[in-house]
Amino acid sequence: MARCYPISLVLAGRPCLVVGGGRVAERKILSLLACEARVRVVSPILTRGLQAMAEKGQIEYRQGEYRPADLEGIFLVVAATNRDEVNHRVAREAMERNLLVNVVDDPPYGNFYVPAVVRRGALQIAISTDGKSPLLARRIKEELEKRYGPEYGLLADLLGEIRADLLEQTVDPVRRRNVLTALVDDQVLRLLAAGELEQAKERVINAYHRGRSEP
Ligand SMILES: C[C@@]1(CC(=O)O)c2cc3[nH]c(cc4nc(cc5[nH]c(cc(n2)[C@H]1CCC(=O)O)[C@@](C)(CC(=O)O)[C@@H]5CCC(=O)O)C(CC(=O)O)=C4CCC(=O)O)c(CCC(=O)O)c3CC(=O)O
Ligand SMILES: NC(=O)C1=CN([C@@H]2O[C@H](COP(=O)(O)OP(=O)(O)OC[C@H]3O[C@@H](n4cnc5c(N)ncnc54)[C@H](O)[C@@H]3O)[C@@H](O)[C@H]2O)C=CC1
Repeated sequence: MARCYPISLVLAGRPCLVVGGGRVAERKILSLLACEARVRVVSPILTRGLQAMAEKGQIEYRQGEYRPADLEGIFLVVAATNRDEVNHRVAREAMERNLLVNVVDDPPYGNFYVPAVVRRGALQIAISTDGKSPLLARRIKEELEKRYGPEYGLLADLLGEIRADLLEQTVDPVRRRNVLTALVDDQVLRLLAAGELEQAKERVINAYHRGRSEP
């Protein structure tokens, strides 16, 4: 595949189809549900986990083999069966309809890969090797998980609130930019790395008030 263009896709409420109901399908479905996608699954059988989700109405399930009509009204597709020829067909028919499609066992057939992700609230760090080594992506993710703890999610949320406030109140773009830059200085990051969340927050809030009240 050519060099990939990374994006953060909003899936809330969007119909997404997963073809196949095995272990890999289950992992992909969990990450789709975490983004509030509307998930439909088509497969002759489901893992126990997926069965439970279907019974609770968290996912829509059609028991059976894939057929092209399954793509109707769909925004994004994951071809996750254990049969190459089925996955290839799903990819081809999805691409004919200009859909987003991920193929779990033969990446170049689809048009997107799923990266490994470190999630910290609104902050997400995605690692992709353009399909070359999922295991390397996973290893790097594990390193980053140690380096960027849950406090970064809290910081991202706090900065989001402050920024929204600033965008509403400060018209001068240069001034706005200066305040935003002052919020995330080295000291704030050092405090966070040391687990001093409260002190880091205080520093951010002080920098904000100082920046806003300066002439
Ligand atoms: C191309 C891609 C397609 C896609 O988008 O699915 C793909 C393809 C394949 N994966 C395979 C195997 C494994 N995949 C993992 C794990 C993950 N795989 C993920 C993504 C991707 N995997 C996409 C590329 C991402 C990139 O650009 O780097 C992660 C990051 C995200 C996720 O899937 O949610 C998730 C990390 C989970 C986490 O966050 O920890 C592990 C390790 C493990 O399970 O621990 C193994 C076993 C070790 C190994 O083989 O390396 C095989 C061979 C299958 C076989 O042997 O039959 C293929 C097929 C092939 O490459 O041909
Ligand atoms: N992308 C990734 O991260 C990884 C990909 N893989 C690859 O993913 C594939 C799937 O792996 P698993 O989930 O472990 O396999 P699995 O054997 O557990 O599940 C396969 C599923 O596909 C369904 N299926 C078969 N034919 C179908 C059809 N015509 N229509 C609809 N559903 C159909 C089966 O009912 C079953 O639910 C394998 O080819 C494997 O090589 C494996 C590990 C990681």
